[in-house]
Amino acid sequence: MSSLTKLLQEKKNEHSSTENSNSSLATINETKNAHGESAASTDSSHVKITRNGPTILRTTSRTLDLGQTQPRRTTTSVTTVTQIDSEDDNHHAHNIPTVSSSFLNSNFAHTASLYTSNAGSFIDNHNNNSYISPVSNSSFSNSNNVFPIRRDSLRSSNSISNGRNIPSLSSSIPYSVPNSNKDNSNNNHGSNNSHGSNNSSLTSSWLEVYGSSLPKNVSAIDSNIISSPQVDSVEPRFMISKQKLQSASQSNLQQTHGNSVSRSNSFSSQIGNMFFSKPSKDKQSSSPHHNNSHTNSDNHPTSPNTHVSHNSINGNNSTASSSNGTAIPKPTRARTTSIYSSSRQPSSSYTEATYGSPNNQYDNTNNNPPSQSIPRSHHSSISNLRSFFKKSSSNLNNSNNSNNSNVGSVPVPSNVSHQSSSKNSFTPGSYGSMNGETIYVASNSSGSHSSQSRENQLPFAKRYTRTGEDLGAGAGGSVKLIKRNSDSKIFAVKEFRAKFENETKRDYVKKITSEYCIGTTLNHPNIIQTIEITYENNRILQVMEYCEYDLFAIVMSNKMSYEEICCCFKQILTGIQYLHSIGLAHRDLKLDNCVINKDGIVKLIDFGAAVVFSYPFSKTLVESSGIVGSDPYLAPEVCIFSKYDPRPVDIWSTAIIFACMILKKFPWKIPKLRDNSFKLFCSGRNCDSLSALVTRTPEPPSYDNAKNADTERSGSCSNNTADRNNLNIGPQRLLHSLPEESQHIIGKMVDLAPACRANIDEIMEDPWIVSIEMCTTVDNGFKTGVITASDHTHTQVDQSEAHIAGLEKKKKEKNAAAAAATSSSKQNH
Ligand SMILES: Nc1ncnc2c1ncn2[C@@H]1O[C@H](COP(=O)(O)OP(=O)(O)OP(=O)(O)O)[C@@H](O)[C@H]1O
Repeated sequence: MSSLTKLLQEKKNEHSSTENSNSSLATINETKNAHGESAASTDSSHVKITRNGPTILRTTSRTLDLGQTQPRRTTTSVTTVTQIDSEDDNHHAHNIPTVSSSFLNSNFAHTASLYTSNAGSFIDNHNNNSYISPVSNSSFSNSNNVFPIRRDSLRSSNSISNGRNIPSLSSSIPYSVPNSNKDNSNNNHGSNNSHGSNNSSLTSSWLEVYGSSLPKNVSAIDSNIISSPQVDSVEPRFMISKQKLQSASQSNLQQTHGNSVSRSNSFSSQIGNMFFSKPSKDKQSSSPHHNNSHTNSDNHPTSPNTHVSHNSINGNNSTASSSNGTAIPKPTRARTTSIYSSSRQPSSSYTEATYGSPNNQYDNTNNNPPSQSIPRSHHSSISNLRSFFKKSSSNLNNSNNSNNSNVGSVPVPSNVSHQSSSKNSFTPGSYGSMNGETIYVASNSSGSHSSQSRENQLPFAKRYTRTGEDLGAGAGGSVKLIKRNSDSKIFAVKEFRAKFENETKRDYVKKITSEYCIGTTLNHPNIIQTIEITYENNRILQVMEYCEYDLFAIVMSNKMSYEEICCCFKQILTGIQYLHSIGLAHRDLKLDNCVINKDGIVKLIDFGAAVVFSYPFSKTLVESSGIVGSDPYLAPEVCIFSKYDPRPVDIWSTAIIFACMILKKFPWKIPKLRDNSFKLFCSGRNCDSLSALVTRTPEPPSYDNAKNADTERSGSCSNNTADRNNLNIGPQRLLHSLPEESQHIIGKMVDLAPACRANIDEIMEDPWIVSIEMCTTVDNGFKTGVITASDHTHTQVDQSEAHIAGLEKKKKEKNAAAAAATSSSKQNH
């Protein structure tokens, strides 16, 4: 054994001794024959694909019965795993109501059911001892009960909720994750920086409840954590001094003629401005400089309302136009308005900023150089954003190359404007330089540059016409179709929901800003392109490129060929590869959040839950917090740990998307042991604790042990050691119903342990993934065209059923017709 292997082995032994002790402490639930049979017999008798609407802490499902699975019987002795649930979960489980799915559906306005579900079965972790509680005619979750939102948790620091301090995943397993693109968490098991560090964080209340039965590195599942990522302290390197930031801005501004620098400034400030108005103070301190800081002119595209023109698919040049709509209310401060900074707010570093009057703020005629839009604070959101953009820029080329897209395209946020002006050498259709990188300035399809800028000065309502068609709605708002008057091009516009009464402005702005920031930063064929954002009549409107179909609707049509499914899957992976390469994780990947255009190009939408997990030049993983996402797609660690690496979470969700596309059903409704399907999936792995399974680390490579090497080759990870012949328990339970060639990598994507889960680069190198023919776009710098795969065409469904809203409307009509028929038959009687 080499010394390295020895070291790793020692580390592993050290860890496994911890695990063993944990296991002995954990509640063990061995379910033998009869019990296993019982469990299996109630399991998955209701296979449905559930459209989960809004994202954060929402469990209500839109239920779509697309398939049926026969109840399976487990005849062998199985070892099931136990999960220590939170009080709320237990409470919920004890009180599982026999609710009809219509009840569930009606409990969430934006998650209306498309099809009703039938029975469900539940595992109730009563006193941590699982038992089967079959509930007929009930759907799984009650949105009102399962994840009640605890506002107090929002304010709790470091995810201390209900007196319990729930550790981060990385502190519970011996790995820390550097942020390099090539970093594979599988390789990080040797690093044990924080192993066991959480032990002391367990609060007495938790210990009182569970006493000595609590494993050292296992914490309660608290379904209610919805706090934004927060950290106790901010590392000094994240605090950028005002002077540094200022000089960096100025030098950037000199380089870029103001194209990029104030942008990061502007969107955090601008959106924050919408809400954090302090008129009197602002008026007092307004200055010409400040007044101009958000000047939206051709010369100084400093506001987020100025955008670069991008070539659209199929060679149609779409021009992202600049919009001023209505003047955004005067800014006061944009503190913590960005998700980029939500976890690292040095409170002392915030400098109260003031801006000019609303009248001047978006003065289109003012040509003062944007250098005067001096960052108004050394607020870390700005510095983080700046860092993020740098990283984005440096990675974009890579990403584009690897994805064979956007050749020569703009390595800057997608809608940063590079409009020609006396001070700006960029002209449409030409190459320029920005931050030392070559950029292509797309030509303007909507006419001459001056006519575009003239149009940009028009209010939103004059530039666009609503067609009235609803595309969908969710927790974040509703999405509608609009037509751009200048060229009759169709776009989707998301009207962000209004602030909830019990929501703080800060939280509200943070949510909106995150979506906008990310939307405007990303530039990839498999990511939706944000054209502009505007504020009009107290509404925030985000204009996006329009995609003709929801992937959900296409899957629902049941018409997809296998090759088409694989193509969509690979496109989603390609989008994720791009996101992860620039330090972003989506965190709410699901069928509903993939749209597809008529050319078969899949685009990820809805970045309301996205997070930054790494910053440039930092090897530190910024863990995410909270149960964010949609139940069936949630990775198990999200339900167990308060903090986790969001990348493996995306990977898990994508595997579930694939399974849904193939099976037309969810493998389980939630990755908790009270879901019998999930419980069986976790079972049979020589381990009786879900937390132990989730905190497993990869086996170190062993050159003396041929068996291990074989196992590795066959794709089995430490968590997948279940009896391969038993198709009812363990990973095989899911994998055996998937195409054989996909089983290896999907198995690695649904590894219960995030440390063992395949990362995106590994997935993209998988022979099966490599072999998939994928439709993609190619950009020659002037036009973007589509390269279609030869082995499939993409399903196109009737527009009335192409979007979630259409499906829901149809469902309602169907229900109404059924109700009318019932009432008329009653009358006849
Ligand atoms: N660019 C687009 N083109 C076509 N349809 C879209 C587009 N963007 C959104 N939609 C439709 O609108 C729906 C809602 O959009 P989105 O997911 O952004 O809203 P949300 O309120 O954030 O939803 P969620 O509840 O999932 O968080 C999508 O499921 C999709 O059907």
